[in-house]
Amino acid sequence: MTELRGPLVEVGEKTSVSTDYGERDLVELTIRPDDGRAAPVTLTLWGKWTETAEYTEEGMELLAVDVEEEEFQGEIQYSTTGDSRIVVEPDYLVNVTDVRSWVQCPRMHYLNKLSGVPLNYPVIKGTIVHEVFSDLLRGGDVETAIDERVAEAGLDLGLLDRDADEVRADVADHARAIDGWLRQGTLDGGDEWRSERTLLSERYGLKGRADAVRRGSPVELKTGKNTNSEPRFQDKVQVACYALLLDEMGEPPDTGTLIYTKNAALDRNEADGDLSPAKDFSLSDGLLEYVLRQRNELAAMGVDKTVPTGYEANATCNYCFEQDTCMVVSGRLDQESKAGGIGDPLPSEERAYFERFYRAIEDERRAVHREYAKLWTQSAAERAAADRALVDLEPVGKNEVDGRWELRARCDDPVSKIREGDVVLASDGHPVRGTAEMARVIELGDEVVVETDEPVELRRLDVYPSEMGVDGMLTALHDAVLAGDQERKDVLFGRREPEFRDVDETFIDNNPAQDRAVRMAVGADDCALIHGPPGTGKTYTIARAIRALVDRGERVLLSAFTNRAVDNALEALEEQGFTEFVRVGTESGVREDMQDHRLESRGDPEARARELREAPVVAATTASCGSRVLRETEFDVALVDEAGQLTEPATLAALALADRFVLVGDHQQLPPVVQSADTASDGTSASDDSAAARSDGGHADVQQPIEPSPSGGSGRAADLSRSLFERLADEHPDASVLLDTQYRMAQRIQAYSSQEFYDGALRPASGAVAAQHVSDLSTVDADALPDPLRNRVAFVDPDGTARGNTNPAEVTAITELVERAVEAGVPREEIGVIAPFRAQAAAIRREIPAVTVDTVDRFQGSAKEVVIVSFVATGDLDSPIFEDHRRVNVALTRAKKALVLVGDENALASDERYARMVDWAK
Ligand SMILES: Nc1ncnc2c1ncn2[C@@H]1O[C@H](COP(=O)(O)OP(=O)(O)OP(=O)(O)O)[C@@H](O)[C@H]1O
Repeated sequence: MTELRGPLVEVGEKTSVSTDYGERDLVELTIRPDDGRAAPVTLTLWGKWTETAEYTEEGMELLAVDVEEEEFQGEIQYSTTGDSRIVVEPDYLVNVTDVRSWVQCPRMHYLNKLSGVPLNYPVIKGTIVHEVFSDLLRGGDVETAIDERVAEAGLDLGLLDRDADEVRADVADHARAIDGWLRQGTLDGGDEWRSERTLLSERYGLKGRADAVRRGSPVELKTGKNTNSEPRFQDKVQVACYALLLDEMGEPPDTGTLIYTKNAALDRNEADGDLSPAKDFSLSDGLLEYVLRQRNELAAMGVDKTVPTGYEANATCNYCFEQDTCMVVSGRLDQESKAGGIGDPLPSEERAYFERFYRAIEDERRAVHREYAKLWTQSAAERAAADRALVDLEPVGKNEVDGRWELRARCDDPVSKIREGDVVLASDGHPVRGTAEMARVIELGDEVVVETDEPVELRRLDVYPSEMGVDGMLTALHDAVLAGDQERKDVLFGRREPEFRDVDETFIDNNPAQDRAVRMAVGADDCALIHGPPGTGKTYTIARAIRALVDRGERVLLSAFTNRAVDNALEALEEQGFTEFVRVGTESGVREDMQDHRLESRGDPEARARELREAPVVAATTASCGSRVLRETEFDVALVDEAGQLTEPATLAALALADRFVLVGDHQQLPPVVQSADTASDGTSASDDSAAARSDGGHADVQQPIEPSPSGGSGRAADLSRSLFERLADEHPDASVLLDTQYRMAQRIQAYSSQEFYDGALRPASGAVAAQHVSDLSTVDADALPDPLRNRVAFVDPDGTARGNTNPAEVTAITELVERAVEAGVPREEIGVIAPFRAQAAAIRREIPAVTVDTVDRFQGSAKEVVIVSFVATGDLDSPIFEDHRRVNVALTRAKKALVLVGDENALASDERYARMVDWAK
């Protein structure tokens, strides 16, 4: 038996032939094995596997496991047998829950993707019961587990107007039954239970989290009732997927179990049927192959396919939670659906918009999936080199704390994208082939500490990609376009010019542009755009605008791409004496000084919900705006900072929650991070530093960084690369105000940026700002300063040669310059070095400890007294920093008093824009 893997070259038609076993279907495929390197061969699919031909096409990747090889007329041919399995696009990891919903109702699968998980009681109760189940499996006490888990859900329950006592009683019915069975051994298995297991399959392209595994067999908990002796079909499908996942780990189970907890609460005298809660069923090959084929269809399904209507499956709409959403989507998109439709069809421009972004977002999803595949296609060393893993950890201890495990390991080189608070994969050496657990990073340093549900030998940590970002964009698209109010969308769709009421009040008396910005924010009937170049007081203006809005009785949502920007704006509010805000975010995402304002989800439901509903200002990242909690809240105005870095759908997540909006940003600085558009092919570029880097450590609720795809910039990706801020600023210049006075840079430093990016409009706030010089720093001995620092801007050409992503001569020149600057009295913490590649940044960092050395993405939003930029490139300008001029704008505007450019003059002079830069700097 053989395994074949490679791209499909041709997909034949289904035919039937008479065989010894009767009439049988077959399809011939042509595939290039050995990942496309070998000559094409024919693979004949027999029986049910012929379905594969219905959804596959040329170019798709196919894996055929255990196929038979035979020689036919001098040619080697392959065919499926009873043991074979076919996997379409194996690198695309399909979620187990998606296979389940696809089988249950294809339309529900589509809706779930589109509209996110809404806040409703059955879902929340189900989550609580599952958590209690896990606690019990880990040996917890039932009453404590119920109290704890209900308390944790306080905010959700409060928003649903539920009373904690009632919920406890409700959950207790389920939980006590589970506890009873566990004690009596009804669910026998003794100590061989494992709760919540994250499973990834490289072979079958599946991922999921099993509720429990008992003696190697998957167990799934359902909070509903089922009085038939057999489990429900879709539930079996889900369990069968987990079985495939376990199969790959060398533990092929033959039975699956479903536990219907509600059965325990039914009265024997009144209910008919089989009231036993736990139902075992046999995992036949036929079932496993069926679920694999469903999985294949999902993996192959392009987004251009028509939207499922619900008639395809024998779905029953009556009890479906998704019925309302289903009808709204049908009505708005003018689709057929079994449940019927609500609302008028969207105007054509909105529909075109919806479809364009839907596809662009699905392309992003594909890019995330390519990142999952790297967990096994890249070696440990490659993952480490791309900063996506910490490898060669030395386990030093583990403790059980409250039913969870704290694992510790020694780590020689804790440098990677992984940050404290992140959820990562912890493994005993390989994240897929070894034993792996989801882990939260508690501490990163020479010793790494993580927390997991189950213990694992801690030898490696991997960045775990997340689809949360794409899911969030789809939800926002749904909320804003399909569910959103018509009038609110007029400006978004160019049907009306934004309108403003007159506001006769002076808010900021020393800066007319800022004052005008606040007046526009306050007077906007629809939207206002505040364009703030570097150091022009965006944050200050935002705080002032929020206060002015609150004074007028408006409820404000403050949002931004990164946690850092959200917390900075709150800090500015505090400085201006305003503290009536609530911060929504994870504990690790929110900065220390804002923790007191953080909305706890734990606690009394009514109190928690009131805090959120009544706060005049609520602050959260745009990623959190798509959470089910914030989607339950409403605002008069959404004010969004860093709007130039947000994709249009990501911006919509905040706008969908409010009547009006104010966007603040600068489209001449870093654009949105779009994975599917990125053309750079090496994982060490600056551009792939992206989302996590910019979110400043608090990106537990922001999508994880992923590597650029090789697909090249597509038109769809281009839609995402342009922020809504930029689009509206172009379409409605009258709704936009430019903050033109900067408080950061010496005049000499701002000159180039002002000319190149802001039509020369930028001016220093005062003579003191304009004339500042390094020698103004009290610790500096002016006579001891190295030459380049005597001027405010200097250019140094160390005559180096780029070697890959580093330039050793630039490393040496910069090291020397920094050392001499420090000797002359410049504090190390006031020096910043910016490099286009992580490799160059790492090389410099090794030479000059205690100085911030980073890529442009990590520097956006911060400033230093002295900044040195290393350009690396020699010969040509093939480097990510030059792919987008805006990256250079960010690099050149971080310095306050002195800016030194270190690069190859000839290479830079090959591009007009950089030739002007060199002329200016010299
Ligand atoms: N109208 C003003 N009067 C006095 N100081 C101001 C004014 N506006 C801004 N500043 C000061 O200028 C500095 C920069 O302002 P702020 O931090 O708001 O800039 P920013 O535009 O948010 O910066 P970035 O480019 O980093 O986003 C701060 O120290 C702030 O207090």
